[in-house]
Amino acid sequence: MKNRKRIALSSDHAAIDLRQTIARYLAEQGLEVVDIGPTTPESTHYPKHGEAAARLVASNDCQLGVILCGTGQGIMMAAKKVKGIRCGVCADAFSARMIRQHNDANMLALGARVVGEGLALDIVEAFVNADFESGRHAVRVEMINALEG
Ligand SMILES: O=C(CO)[C@H](O)[C@H](O)COP(=O)(O)O
Repeated sequence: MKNRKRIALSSDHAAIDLRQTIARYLAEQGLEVVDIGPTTPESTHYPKHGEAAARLVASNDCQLGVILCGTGQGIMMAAKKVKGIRCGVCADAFSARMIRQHNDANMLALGARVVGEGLALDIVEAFVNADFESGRHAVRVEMINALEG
């Protein structure tokens, strides 16, 4: 695993265990992890956790982010409201690699009620190890960015 990225992590209550497993896994790979919680199991609201991680990525304090909720969908929707965030929900490693290589995604969303631990770690590994290919994809990503106004 390439060791040059700082990774922001957050979740809601539905994904605390999986998020902590991912945090340990990334740290074991030598990556710097900024895990902003939550750490307690009380019911909470995924938009604020998605936004908090997205702000770390948008400010380049972290280069990538991994965010989780029950499905990954709600926290992804919240994160994408932050300018500069390109985030996809993935339930397979191929898509996770491609959103880096073709879409220059800077955040990955996972559903803890959708994927098991082994698959989730495969997805995260694919995401953090892939790089944007630029070339023909760069103009398309610029078109996405231009939609932000
Ligand atoms: O997946 C999610 C958002 O997309 C949330 O994790 C889910 O809606 C939380 O549900 P509950 O409050 O019933 O635990």
